[in-house]
Amino acid sequence: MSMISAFYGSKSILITGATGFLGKVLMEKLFRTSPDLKVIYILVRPKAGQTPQQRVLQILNSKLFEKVKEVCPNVHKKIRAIYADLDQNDLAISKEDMQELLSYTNIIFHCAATVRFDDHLRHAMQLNVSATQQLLLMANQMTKLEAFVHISTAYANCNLKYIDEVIYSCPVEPKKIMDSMEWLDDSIIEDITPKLIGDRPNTYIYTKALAEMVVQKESGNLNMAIIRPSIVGATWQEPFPGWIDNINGPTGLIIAAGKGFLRALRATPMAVADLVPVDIVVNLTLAVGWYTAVQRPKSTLIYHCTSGNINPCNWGKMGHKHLMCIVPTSYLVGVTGPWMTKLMNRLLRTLSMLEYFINRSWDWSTYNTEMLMFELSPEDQKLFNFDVRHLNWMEYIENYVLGIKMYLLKEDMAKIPEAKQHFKKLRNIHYLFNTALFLIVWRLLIARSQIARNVWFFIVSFCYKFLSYFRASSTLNA
Ligand SMILES: CCCCCCCCCCCCCCCC(=O)SCCNC(=O)CCNC(=O)[C@H](O)C(C)(C)COP(=O)(O)OP(=O)(O)OC[C@H]1O[C@@H](n2cnc3c(N)ncnc32)[C@H](O)[C@@H]1OP(=O)(O)O
Ligand SMILES: NC(=O)C1=CN([C@@H]2O[C@H](COP(=O)(O)OP(=O)(O)OC[C@H]3O[C@@H](n4cnc5c(N)ncnc54)[C@H](OP(=O)(O)O)[C@@H]3O)[C@@H](O)[C@H]2O)C=CC1
Repeated sequence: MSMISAFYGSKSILITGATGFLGKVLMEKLFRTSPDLKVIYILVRPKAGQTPQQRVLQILNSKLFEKVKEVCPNVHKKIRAIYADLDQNDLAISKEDMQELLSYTNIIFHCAATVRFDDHLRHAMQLNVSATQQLLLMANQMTKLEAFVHISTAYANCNLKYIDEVIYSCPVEPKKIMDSMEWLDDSIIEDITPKLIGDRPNTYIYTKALAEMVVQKESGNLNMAIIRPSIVGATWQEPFPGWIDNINGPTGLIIAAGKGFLRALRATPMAVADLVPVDIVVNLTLAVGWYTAVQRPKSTLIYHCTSGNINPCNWGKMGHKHLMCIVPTSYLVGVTGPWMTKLMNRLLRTLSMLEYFINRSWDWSTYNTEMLMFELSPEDQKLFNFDVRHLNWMEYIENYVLGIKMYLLKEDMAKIPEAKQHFKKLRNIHYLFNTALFLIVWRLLIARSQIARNVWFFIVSFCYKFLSYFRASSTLNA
């Protein structure tokens, strides 16, 4: 019997961000491997006209949960959607719900966050820092709490080249910034944001780093752990390969490349594309929850969930898989036209936000993650596999792209040959356009410059000589 499955089998678990990409896969795996668990409390806000309960039903009716329904037919009775809004100071949880959470929660997985790179600092502070603080406050009052797992990001300290599994501090204390958010108005906050975030690239990364400081300061006697994933991608294996349902990270660009809107991208081809499949992140998260509760390490352990140092893939390889050109210096979007200007402007804006991450490489230590792997029984090493050494990138990316088509774009897979044909057509138009452009420029140059004319005659006579030599030697051989 798996020790990890048995451990969660009797627990009441609280998940924030359960309606998000990572949260859904986490819930799915928990139910599939520990169908006997008591309850999963999820903090949900109403969205797009749906109540929290309706949102849960929609998630349970999705393809992702098909296997769960087989092993845990009463899954809908085991999810308790609790109305909450992490944008509110008290998280807007009712008194009764709060009482229930404080009395019964055994494990917390805190996944909720704003992952927008350009969020206003006030909002990013509220969601990523203040809500984390509030949750820690709640956790400190929970009588049955065994472990609190906080999801951070491997890029929280991307201002450093080598990143260890420790908490680094930011120059200004999170409390001071939280206090100042209460009285500064939006425009002043905007003015001081670049100074505050310093050498971190955006408010998301900055506030995730501050959240770690809050965890360090306010975790009290809790059994606490932090997980830092790099760029989280589609599932590798579980519950099936290629599952993805949002356009964050590389996914949006893969779509843009696949649809032919994006032909080239300014990236460092050899820079490491530090992707980790979401099922790997989830397996590590569950293993960490178990280890933290059972072994109770003396201090907060940080676990890097990265791939670059173990099984690296680079942006050049990824771009090649998408028939896209990763160029070090030019920044070119191939198919243009006035009717596409708006779309292109948005794409360029997105690219400018992601550029920072595709032109650099980082070195993350993974001592704690490796230590944990050895602590697992052979059965758990298989069932909760977070070893990326055996991941075949080309196969993974192929499934990722197919997954985008199937689960995100909901396209008809029977139309793949047609789509390939369309892609080929766009590529040919692109080549034709470039050739025509080259010929026009060249023609203009020849007309105006003696040097260009000399180069042209040299090339033509060289080609002629080469052809004559080739013809003569093939006649002799015959
Ligand atoms: C081919 C191989 C090479 C790939 C090479 C990729 C490198 C990829 C490195 C990632 C590195 C992460 C490293 C930190 C990893 C974490 O720790 S966290 C998770 C990552 N978080 C994210 O990825 C969030 C990034 N996204 C954002 O911050 C915002 O969407 C943006 C980029 C600032 C755009 O904001 P906005 O202009 O207000 O636009 P928004 O309303 O969000 O969307 C507008 C349009 O842009 C599109 N869009 C939004 N995001 C994207 C996107 N990522 N891509 C494309 N289109 C997008 C939407 O589809 C939308 O279209 P419509 O719905 O209007 O048709
Ligand atoms: N995706 C990635 O590449 C990486 C992600 N991470 C971290 O992993 C965690 C999960 O990310 P991911 O799943 O990708 O993100 P998503 O954007 O998919 O999910 C975010 C979750 O947070 C919830 N949330 C946001 N605002 C509120 C609010 N005001 N009240 C209640 N809930 C709210 C969302 O709920 P709702 O559905 O209502 O919007 C959603 O469930 C985050 O902490 C992120 O920093 C770390 C590294 C990489």
